[in-house]
Amino acid sequence: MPLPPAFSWYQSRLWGGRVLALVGLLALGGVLWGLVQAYQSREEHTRHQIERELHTVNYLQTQSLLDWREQRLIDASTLADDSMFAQSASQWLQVPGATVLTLRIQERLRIFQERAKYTAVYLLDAQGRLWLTPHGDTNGRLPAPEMQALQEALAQAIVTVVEPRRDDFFAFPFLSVIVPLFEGTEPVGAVWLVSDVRTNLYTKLQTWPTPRETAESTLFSRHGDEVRALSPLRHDTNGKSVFQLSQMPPDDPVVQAMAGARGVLYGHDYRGRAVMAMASAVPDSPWIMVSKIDVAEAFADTQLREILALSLPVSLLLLLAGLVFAYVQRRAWRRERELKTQLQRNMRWLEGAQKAASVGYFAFDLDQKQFLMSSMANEIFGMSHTGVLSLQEWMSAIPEEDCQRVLTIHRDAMAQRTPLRTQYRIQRMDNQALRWVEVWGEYEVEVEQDRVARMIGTIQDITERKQSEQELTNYRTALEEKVRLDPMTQIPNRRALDEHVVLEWHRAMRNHTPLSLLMIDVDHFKAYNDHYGHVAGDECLRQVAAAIAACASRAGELAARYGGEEFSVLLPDTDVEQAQQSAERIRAAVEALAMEHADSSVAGCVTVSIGTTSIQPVFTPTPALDVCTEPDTVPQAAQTLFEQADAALYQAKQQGRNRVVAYASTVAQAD
Ligand SMILES: Nc1nc2c(ncn2[C@@H]2O[C@H](COP(=O)(O)OP(=O)(O)OP(=O)(O)O)[C@@H](O)[C@H]2O)c(=O)[nH]1
Repeated sequence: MPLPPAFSWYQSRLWGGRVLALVGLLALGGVLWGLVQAYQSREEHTRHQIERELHTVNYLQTQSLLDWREQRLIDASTLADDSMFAQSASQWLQVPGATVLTLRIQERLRIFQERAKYTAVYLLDAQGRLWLTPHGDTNGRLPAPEMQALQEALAQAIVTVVEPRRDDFFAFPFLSVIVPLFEGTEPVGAVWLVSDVRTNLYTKLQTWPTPRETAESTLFSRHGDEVRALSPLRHDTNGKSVFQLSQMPPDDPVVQAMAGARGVLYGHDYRGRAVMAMASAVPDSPWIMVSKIDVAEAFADTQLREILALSLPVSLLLLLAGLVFAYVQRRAWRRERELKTQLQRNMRWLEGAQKAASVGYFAFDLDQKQFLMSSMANEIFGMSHTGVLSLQEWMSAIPEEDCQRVLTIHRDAMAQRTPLRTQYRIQRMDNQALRWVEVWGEYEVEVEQDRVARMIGTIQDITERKQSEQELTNYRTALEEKVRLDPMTQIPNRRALDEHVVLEWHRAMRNHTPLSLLMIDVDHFKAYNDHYGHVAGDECLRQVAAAIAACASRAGELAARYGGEEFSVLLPDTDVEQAQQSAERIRAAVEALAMEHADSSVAGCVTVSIGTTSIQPVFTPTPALDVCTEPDTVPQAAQTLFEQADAALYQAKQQGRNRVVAYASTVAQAD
């Protein structure tokens, strides 16, 4: 079956929307993939950059340290090569206390100390005993490591360095340079040059070429299981400088460096922070230079840059998504507005049509027991409040005498789930006026729970229609009465008589009762007309008719004008005797009118002759005899009544008029 055009259009739009959404998702995925790739590439690039920075810093720090050391050795070599000073020192050491020589040596030591910026300078003999400083005499002996260096220096005739260390000798960490003094080839003593490494060396290490919060370069050396930090740790507030290797985390870059690792190392430092570090050995020393920086700080800038870099495409994407969303929203909003306008217009039309037809609609909620009413339904009920009508309010609007009937109709329709079609009266709430309404309703069934949930329907004010119908009924009744009334005498006519005969014939047949008929004729009426004129003749007939009708006042009795000056009276449940009596009463009543009839051969007044008959109708299987399909057609059997009464009337005329004659057989069997 071909799809309706609207459905095809909807389907194509649906597919179009799906394809668009798929393309959008793919594009978004591509952009995200590109961003991730770019981010990873940038991160890798930054990593290499920081590694290069660490490498450079470590190299510069090491170089600076070497330069400083080299300078110390050069200075020391200058002193070692000063033979004059060596000679003076030799002489003085042989005879300590010679004042002139003392001053000269002290002056030389002082100049040397100031120029080379040593913390302390001592002249000592070949046995390691301290004798002189630039400022005066001294005593004491070289500490053990320096003593060993002195022996090496004197043995090998070279300047010897003792690496930075701590000792009770000084209150600060120091580096010692032992300068051997020779007179010729004879060792005479040495000069002990002491540098406070805090002011000379550490400052070089603490200087980081780029501004970094967490960066630090530290010199470490290993002694068995011990690792000593030769320079202070930047972030260690406890001043701790000696660590047990076995107690340090294995991924600490210092531990890795002590195990022989060199280059870029990753791990966690003594603070437990993730760091990236560069480890390298300081040439001609047991020192390991470790320069490190926190990973978080190292990549913070990168991340910031990346965020800034990402923010542009993300902002663009968000902007784009926002625009698309705004566009879709705008379309939806416009569509909604269109639909609203359409709906409002349709509602206006509906309201208008309902108003024109006086039709409102409602929904009755069985759970809430209330009606939701349209404005026209409100209007019909004359409600002051709008929208909701409770069950109680609805019931009180129905006249008490109608209420039970209306409720039963509703209940039956709901029980049988059949459409509701009913009419009932309501009393308007505003002016108490009685109005007729017609209600058409359908019961809505909730299939899952198999119960009636609500009734939806229309309500129409049909008061005017009802009034028209009533008027029509009244008119029809009046018309029908008129059709059965003789206009002149104002008593029933022949048609009414025939219908009545049919009814009473069947009733008598059912009840097994006799049925009698009187045929009445005014005597010498032609003569009356001729004598008094037709107008007087009419008036005479009217008075005779009234007199006859007055005598046939029992229930079921009917006096009718049979035609011309002839009248009939039908007497149900009346036997022949009773019929005779009734006929006599009528005859006497007419005579009692005492209307002058000058040309009558019977009496001086108007008289009537009456023929009576009485029949007991019985059922006969011959349909033609007593079955009447046409209500106004006298059954053939009933015709006998008229024939017999007519025959009796004829007899009455023959016998001299102004008399009652019964049909020869008093009880005739209809055959
Ligand atoms: N004024 C008047 N006369 C009528 C009316 N209908 C019938 N007639 C007259 O009634 C008369 C009936 O006359 P007949 O049938 O000859 O009978 P009769 O003169 O009454 O004689 P008997 O019946 O033998 O006594 C006629 O002259 C009719 O014109 C009517 O409505 N008004």
